[in-house]
Amino acid sequence: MRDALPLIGVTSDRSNEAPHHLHQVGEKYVKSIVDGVNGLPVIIPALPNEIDVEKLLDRLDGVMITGSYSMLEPHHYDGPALQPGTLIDPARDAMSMSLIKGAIARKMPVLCICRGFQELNVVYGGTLHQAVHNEAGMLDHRDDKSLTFAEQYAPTHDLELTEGGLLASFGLGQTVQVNSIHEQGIKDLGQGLLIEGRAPDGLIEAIRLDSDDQFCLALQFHPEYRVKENAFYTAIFSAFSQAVSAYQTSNK
Ligand SMILES: N[C@@H](CCC(=O)NCCCC(=O)O)C(=O)O
Repeated sequence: MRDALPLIGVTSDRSNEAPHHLHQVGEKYVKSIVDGVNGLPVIIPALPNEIDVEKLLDRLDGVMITGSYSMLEPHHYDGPALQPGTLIDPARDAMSMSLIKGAIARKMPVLCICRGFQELNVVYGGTLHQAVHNEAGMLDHRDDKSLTFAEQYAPTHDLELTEGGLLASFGLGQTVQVNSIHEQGIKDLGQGLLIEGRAPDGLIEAIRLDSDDQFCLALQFHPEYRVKENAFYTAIFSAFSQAVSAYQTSNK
């Protein structure tokens, strides 16, 4: 049906609330699909061994790879062991990276946010700093848990956009302001990825796949937060929405 709303897969995390395992995603992600894409969000359980990703992608028009407080396991990028007790989510790791590979292979639009940004980089052979704030000359990009939710997700630092890039093409200036809720960050950029923006300390915070016919944009910050109240975030989701509509039309 050509006028059907697009179905957008949204990743979830597998958490242990003994004796249960829950598959959950933050409301702002699924709400941003409604508000920013005019689509229908479909929450994807982190069941990499049970779900046939290809059969799932056959039913979708786009994918959002969400953020999460858990850390990508370092064996995916030959990184050093994490601090004992660090929150990990192996099922989420496997599901996200499988979705990214599968979606890209069929040129399905992909929007990656925060942890999803880091996962995309690792899928393309990149590596991560595990604690950016411990690196010489780098800012502390973590959120201040003593602040309110709104304060934590308010814009906190500049993002210098790459001249001639997709984000710069939105016409909102060469420098915009974004929020920051992350401990890890890109160390080495993956192959075939282009830099779309950097934080004031030079940390890469926006990337996209170097392709003329594949929308794959990844952001270390959180444009899904109150997407309609921030012109830059709105423009990001509008670009995603346009790509999803084009994909939906060409695949029906
Ligand atoms: N755990 C990684 C990724 C950070 C991240 O995704 N933060 C957002 C968590 C809460 C939310 O979904 O808004 C890191 O710390 O770098």
